[in-house]
Amino acid sequence: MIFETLDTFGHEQVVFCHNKDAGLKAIIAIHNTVLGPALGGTRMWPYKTEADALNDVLRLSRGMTYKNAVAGLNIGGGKAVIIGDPATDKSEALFRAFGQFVEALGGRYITAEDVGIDVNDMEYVYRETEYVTGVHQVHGGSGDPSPFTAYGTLQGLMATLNKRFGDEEVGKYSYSVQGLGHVGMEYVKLLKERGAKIFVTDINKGLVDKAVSEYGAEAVSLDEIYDVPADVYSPCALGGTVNEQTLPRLKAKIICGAANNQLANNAIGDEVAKRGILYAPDYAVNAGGVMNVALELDGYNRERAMRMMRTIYHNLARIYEIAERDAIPTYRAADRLAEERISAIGKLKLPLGRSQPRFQGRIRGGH
Ligand SMILES: NC(=O)C1=CN([C@@H]2O[C@H](COP(=O)(O)OP(=O)(O)OC[C@H]3O[C@@H](n4cnc5c(N)ncnc54)[C@H](O)[C@@H]3O)[C@@H](O)[C@H]2O)C=CC1
Ligand SMILES: O=C(O)CCC(=O)C(=O)O
Repeated sequence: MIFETLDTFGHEQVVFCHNKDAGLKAIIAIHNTVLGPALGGTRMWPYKTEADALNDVLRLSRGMTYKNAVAGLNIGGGKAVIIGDPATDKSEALFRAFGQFVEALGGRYITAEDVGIDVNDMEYVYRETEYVTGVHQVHGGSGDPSPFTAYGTLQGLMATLNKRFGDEEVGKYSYSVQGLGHVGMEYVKLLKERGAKIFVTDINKGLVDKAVSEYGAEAVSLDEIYDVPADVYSPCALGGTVNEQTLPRLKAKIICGAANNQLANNAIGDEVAKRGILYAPDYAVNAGGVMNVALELDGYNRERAMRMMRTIYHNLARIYEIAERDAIPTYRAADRLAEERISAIGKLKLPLGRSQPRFQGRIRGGH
């Protein structure tokens, strides 16, 4: 049954990690390493079932392969999930035990932050393995990738506004932002700086209050976010929120946000296109974070990171061109772009070492 699923998704390797004393139950999924070592963040979430955790890590890691390919990076796709509640279950032992499993993979998988994880957690992982990015600046790392993800999302948004409305004046339009975590709050800030009208929601009331008081956003309930009269729906929480129930309620002309796996399934992606809603493929839009952490492999440089963020605009424009040229929904166009690159580069004999992580500029032993 599991191998059948791996066959469908196309994974190379899935590792179940367990340490009773540390309370660790984690799954690392390496989807594809044709372009280079698999890079993708670790999510900590209180999954209801182990099957939910497995399904999430398989979908997320596959998404990383496509994200990294479209982003033009020399890296493959992977992801990890830790089963647990980030509010109550974190400990040094948990993250160090996890770090030991990452280390055991010898660089085939390189981790970073995702939902529920912050740069302090990565500090513990870094004590056990070199194969972690998004580590603190004091170690020569790039720190929290989220502000870069938010800035990259803004670049993707501008390309999408241009395609749909013929201009990219962010402040002219209204937005419904779902999720005000590390990325969502920063994205709201960027929208506000450009004068936009913003509706927000989050399960964490403190974050909603902050968005209202600091950025003048209008708070709506968790369910109302699908009904508000916003031009752009921006999912910045968990995946699957564009589905059969929510799509008929959306008034937006654009879906563009930072969340991974926004479409519940491909059929929904087809339906989005039929309704004339322009979907900005999630993994093309939210690549800012991985671009930023990937630079740690060669030696982190902020200027270079900011230049890379701006390529997201052009990646989106290219995807819209392919969608129009081939008369396909945008999510399929993005997949096509990724698959063509993986296939073309996979046929080259890359000199060994080009795609190997070198972690230049990082400082060990300074814990
Ligand atoms: N952090 C990063 O650099 C990147 C994040 N992403 C994706 O962006 C999304 C957000 O990531 P982060 O901000 O890092 O996570 P986070 O954990 O900091 O924030 C997620 C927020 O969503 C809220 N939330 C959860 N379920 C919700 C619901 N049903 N309705 C409203 N709010 C809800 C949570 O309360 C939390 O405030 C995730 O899908 C993540 O995979 C993608 C690329 C990079
Ligand atoms: O931005 C990160 O934390 C690393 C990449 C990643 O996990 C993602 O893009 O979802």
